[in-house]
Amino acid sequence: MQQALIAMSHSPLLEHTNPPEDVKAAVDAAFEQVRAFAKEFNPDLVVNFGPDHYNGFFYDLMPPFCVGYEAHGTGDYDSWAGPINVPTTEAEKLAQYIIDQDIDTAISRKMEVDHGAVQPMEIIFGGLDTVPVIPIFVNSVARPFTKVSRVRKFGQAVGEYFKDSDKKVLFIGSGGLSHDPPVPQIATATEAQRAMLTNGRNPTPEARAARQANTINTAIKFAAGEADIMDLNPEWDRAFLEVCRSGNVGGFDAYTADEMDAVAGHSSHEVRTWVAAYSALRACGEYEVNYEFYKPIKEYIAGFGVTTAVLKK
Ligand SMILES: O=C(O)/C=C/c1cccc(O)c1O
Ligand SMILES: [Fe+2]
Repeated sequence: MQQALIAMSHSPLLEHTNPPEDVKAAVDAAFEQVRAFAKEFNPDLVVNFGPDHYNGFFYDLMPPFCVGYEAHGTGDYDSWAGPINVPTTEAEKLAQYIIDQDIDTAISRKMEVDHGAVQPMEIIFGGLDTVPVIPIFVNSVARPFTKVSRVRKFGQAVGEYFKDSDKKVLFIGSGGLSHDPPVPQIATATEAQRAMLTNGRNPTPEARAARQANTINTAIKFAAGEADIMDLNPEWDRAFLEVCRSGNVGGFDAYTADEMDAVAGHSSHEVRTWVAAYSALRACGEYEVNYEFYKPIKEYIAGFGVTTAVLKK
C-alpha cells in the first residue's frame, strides 16, 4: 500500500475548553486511532491539505491553492511555530505537475501555516520537523471560493502525481465539518476587521491574545447555548461523511459555498481540504474508509470528524 489518508477536524480550543469527560475521552481515542494508523503506514512523505484563518494568507493576495516549497508555522493558539520539514525539490516537481494538468496553483517559498494546517501533524507525529511534509493551502475561509469540483480536480492532480511514486505518501485533510467560529468575514467586517483580514500578518501579542480570548469565550457561551453563532449541523456532517465513504468523489461537486454558509456555518468550507485529500487518494485507486469518528462538540465549535482510508487491495 503506497498511499493512505487521514482527514480530520481541528480546533484551536482542544486545550482551552472542557467538553464532558466522556466526549474528551472519545476524541482522545480517535486521536490514538489515527496515531496508530500513521505509525503502521509509516509514510515517507505527508501531503498536508490545510486551510488558514488569516494568519498566513490575507486579502492582500488570496490564492485558491498554494503549494509550499518552504514553510513555517505561525504559532497561533500555541500551535507549531518555526520551520517545517518540506522537501523543496519534490514540492517544486509537484507544483509543475499540477500546472501541467491545466490546474493553476500559487506556490510559496515562504509559506506561513497556522493551527488549521499543523494541528493534525502535531497530534499524529508530535510536530512538523519529523516526517517530510508538503503543505498545500486550500482557501476555505475567504470569498470568492472556487467551485468544489475545482478542488476535487486539484486533489486529483496531486494524487496522480504520487500514484506511481516509490514513496509511501499519506494525504492529510484538516478542517470542518459544520462550524461557525467567530472568524470575521469580509462582507460584514468592521473597518478594523477589514484591516486585519487584509494586512494582519504578525499581529501584536495583545491583538493575538484578544482574538484567542474571543474565540474561547464564544466557545464557552456556545456550549452554554448563549453564543450568537450558527449551530452545528450533524445531519449535514453525516451526509458529507457518507460522500467520503462512498468513494464517489464526484459527489462532492454538488456542494456550493452559498448553501454551505446557509446550513453548515462559515467555516464549513474547510471540508475543501477533505475533498482535496479524498480526491487525491481516489486518483491512486479505489479506497475504503476503515475508520470514522464523529461527534458534534460545541466546546470545540466543531462538528468533529476523524477518518482514515486505505486503497482497496
Ligand atoms: O482562527 C480562529 O480564531 C478560530 C478558529 C477555529 C475555531 C473553532 C474551530 C475551528 O476549526 C477553528 O479553526
Ligand atoms: Fe479551522
